[in-house]
Amino acid sequence: MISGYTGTQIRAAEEPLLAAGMGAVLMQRASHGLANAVIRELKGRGHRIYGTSVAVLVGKGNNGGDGLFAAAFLAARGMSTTAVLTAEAAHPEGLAAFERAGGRAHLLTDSTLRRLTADVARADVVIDAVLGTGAKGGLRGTAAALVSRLAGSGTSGESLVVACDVPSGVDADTGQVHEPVLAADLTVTFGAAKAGLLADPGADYAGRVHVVPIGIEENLPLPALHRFEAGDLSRLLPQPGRRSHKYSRGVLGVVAGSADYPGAAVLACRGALAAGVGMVRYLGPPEVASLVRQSCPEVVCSIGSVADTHVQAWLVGSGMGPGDSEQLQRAREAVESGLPVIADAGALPALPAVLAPHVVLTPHAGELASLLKRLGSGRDPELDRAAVEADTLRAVRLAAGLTGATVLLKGATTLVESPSRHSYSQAEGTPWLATAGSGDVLAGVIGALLAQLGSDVGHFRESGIGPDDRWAAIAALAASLHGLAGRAATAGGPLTASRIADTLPEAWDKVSRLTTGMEQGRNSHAHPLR
Ligand SMILES: NC(=O)C1=CN([C@@H]2O[C@H](COP(=O)(O)OP(=O)(O)OC[C@H]3O[C@@H](n4cnc5c(N)ncnc54)[C@H](OP(=O)(O)O)[C@@H]3O)[C@@H](O)[C@H]2O)[C@@H](O)CC1
Ligand SMILES: Nc1ncnc2c1ncn2[C@@H]1O[C@H](COP(=O)(O)OP(=O)(O)O)[C@@H](O)[C@H]1O
Ligand SMILES: [K+]
Repeated sequence: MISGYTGTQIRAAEEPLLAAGMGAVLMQRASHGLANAVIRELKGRGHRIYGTSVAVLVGKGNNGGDGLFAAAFLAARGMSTTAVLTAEAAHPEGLAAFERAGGRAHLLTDSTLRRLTADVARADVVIDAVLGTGAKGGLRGTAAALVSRLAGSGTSGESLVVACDVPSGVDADTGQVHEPVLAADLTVTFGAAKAGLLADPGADYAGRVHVVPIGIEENLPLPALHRFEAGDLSRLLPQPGRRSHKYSRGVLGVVAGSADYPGAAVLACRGALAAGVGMVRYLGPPEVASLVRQSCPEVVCSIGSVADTHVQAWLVGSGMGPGDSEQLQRAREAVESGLPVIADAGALPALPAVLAPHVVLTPHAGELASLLKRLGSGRDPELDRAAVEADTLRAVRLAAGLTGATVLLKGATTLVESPSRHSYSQAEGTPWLATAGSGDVLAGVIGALLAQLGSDVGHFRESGIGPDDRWAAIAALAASLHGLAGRAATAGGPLTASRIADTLPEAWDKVSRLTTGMEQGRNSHAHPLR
């Protein structure tokens, strides 16, 4: 499991060590870790170290100090180093160490902007050490001009761009982005992953994320965000017992599809079957049921009522519209049943405003914006799709808080939030997953896991996940599996939603073979998050 913390939490964890006079030690650990990560990355790309050029963009605070000490270390390894000071002030000890090591520092001003931008653009490695966890807003003045010009010239495509702690302009707490931001290939972050690197849009700019332990780990509070890794899936995914039968393994009721979108019902059923449910029972219009039967002979189609259908969980809403009154009525009855429910697409606007944690809502950004509008989040009437995309963590938290439901926000990074503020971020997928029907398959996978794991409170408690938070954990497991299946299903080319379901059992099999030994130890070395 990867834990994400806000910048504020990290700073609080540093506090006792700073009070004990260990600030310089922390900075040495951080900057050493940064320099080592640069060297490892260059070696991994087959580049030599000696003679390779590195330009470090330096801010006035400790983030700049980290960059200067790291550059000093790289200069000592024979790299040709240039520091661009974006403020009159710079970390004094860091600057002295950098100059002692033979590095050259230049002050960025209106008159040096053009020349220094060209110098940075030519560097093999660019380290962005302007703003870290102490930033207020984004880059300003000449620093903003330099980064805009670099981004405009496509420099980040040629140089290796490494962000120190966070890409400058990305909010470490929320992942909000203050343009311009230099998109990094690698972010080397200190003490623990910052939540803002694990949520969109910040994650767009972070590249791969490496955590460098600096000795504050013992002081960290409960994380702001969690991310399951393969080892967690292996531990938490259900396994049938020797005496299992189809009913004990979980039955999922599916209320999905319509005359307009019959395929959504098929894809949801296929997702559920691929994710190991004991049985799927389908309720819906006869023409859709007939298609489901033809496509998935495993599914039991019935014309009974929701109340008469014996299941452990419900999936409602995929492929349904506002005119599908009979199906929407079934969706409401499923929610009233008190069983766990995954409510997707067409069901979202049709359910009561106040729900419960065992109801998992699965909007994409547009649907979440509509949901928030419908809930009359009077505090924030401007919240539209773009606003959700610009501040995904806040939006998903707002929705979980207002509805009392578990909310899963789909996207390149999938966020899941329980109403008691237990949060997950999963990003195993590939952009090829952005294809029609992909969300229907995800709904099926969530439904299947709700049916199999929903009643097993102890299973989650063993992993420190409370009863009300297990729904978010189940949704996050499903998002992770869906992403892994998507990744496995594409060899770098297009993907259909059906293929995601077809590949899912393989992805499941692969993670089931892993042990939890993959998890990061408290003092382990830097590790890639994705
Ligand atoms: N604490 C420790 O010992 C350790 C900390 N570590 C490292 O320190 C980083 C945090 O350092 P930090 O607190 O000095 O803040 P930082 O992120 O460098 O920048 C803020 C500085 O810039 C200024 N400023 C603010 N906003 C601005 C803007 N928009 N545009 C321009 N300027 C702006 C602001 O000054 P002000 O404007 O408030 O006068 C302030 O001086 C952290 O990310 C990690 O890398 C590690 O080495 C481990 C040990
Ligand atoms: N750029 C992306 N990268 C990775 N996964 C993505 C991306 N865009 C969408 N996805 C995933 O694909 C699925 C799309 O779901 P959705 O928008 O509901 O599609 P549909 O309604 O067509 O089925 C979600 O699981 C989402 O997280
Ligand atoms: K930075």
